[in-house]
Amino acid sequence: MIAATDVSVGYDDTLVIDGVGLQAAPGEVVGLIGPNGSGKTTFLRTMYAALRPRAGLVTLDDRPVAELRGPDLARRIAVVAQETPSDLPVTVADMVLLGRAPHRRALAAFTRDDHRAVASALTRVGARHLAERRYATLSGGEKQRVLVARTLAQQADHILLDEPTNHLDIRYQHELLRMVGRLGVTSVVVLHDLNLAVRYCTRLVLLDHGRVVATGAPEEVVTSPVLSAVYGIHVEPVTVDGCLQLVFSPADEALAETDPENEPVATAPATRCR
Ligand SMILES: Nc1ncnc2c1ncn2[C@@H]1O[C@H](COP(=O)(O)OP(=O)(O)OP(=O)(O)O)[C@@H](O)[C@H]1O
Repeated sequence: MIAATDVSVGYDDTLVIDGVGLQAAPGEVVGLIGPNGSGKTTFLRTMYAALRPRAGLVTLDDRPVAELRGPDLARRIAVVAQETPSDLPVTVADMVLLGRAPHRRALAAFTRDDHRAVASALTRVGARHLAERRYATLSGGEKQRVLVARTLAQQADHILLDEPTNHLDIRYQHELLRMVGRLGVTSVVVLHDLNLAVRYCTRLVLLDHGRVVATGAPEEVVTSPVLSAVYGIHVEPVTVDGCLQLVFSPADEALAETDPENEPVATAPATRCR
């Protein structure tokens, strides 16, 4: 279980996260959602001890994450961060092999088991055929799948993912989140796509301006009044084949108020909907 309690985080003299709490029980997939700049990445980075909170505490099975160092932390928490550019001349297989580092003794060579774990992880994300390619030459979506494979090879029991579906085509967006749910590990995942969040997360935490504005089961969080207030967009929840889906439509009045130059173009239809 990973838990954050009353966490506040800031940059310089600006507080960006203000008293936020989140708990992910074993096997849960908790979705962290919220508008641009609401603090999702900052909060996630604090959960894996990349940032130090100004107040509050993050614990892993009741032990402060700040006390865990290097391999000890990496054996417990794997991270898929937002894409960081890498021009290193490494192959995809080498990139995924890095995920095995916490499992090996200092200076020891990688074992056959390590290479098997790499092959298995690449297969699970549909990227086995890329193993010998140079990582730097992959497309954005291919890179994203490789970074997820590295996380799987790491075999940590907690996974924190920051917009992992970025760059992925629609099939892999669904496959990745379904896979995360089936891993049986404890996950916290930052998502912008609320339909994916509703479908694949067991619970959601909605941030706005660094504070939690709603938390609970997806259907309790993504209500029309809450999403209208936070995102300034109209939303209609519908049920399709037993799954909650959100249908969005722009709140034109809100746009006009905030951007007086946002006039509709007379010659082009603004929407294909009637
Ligand atoms: N290193 C930094 N130094 C100063 N301010 C920062 C830094 N990183 C983020 N911020 C600011 O903190 C706030 C929250 O940013 P953060 O990236 O956590 O939001 P987010 O919800 O993940 O946004 P997005 O959905 O756009 O990715 C923003 O106002 C951002 O400009």
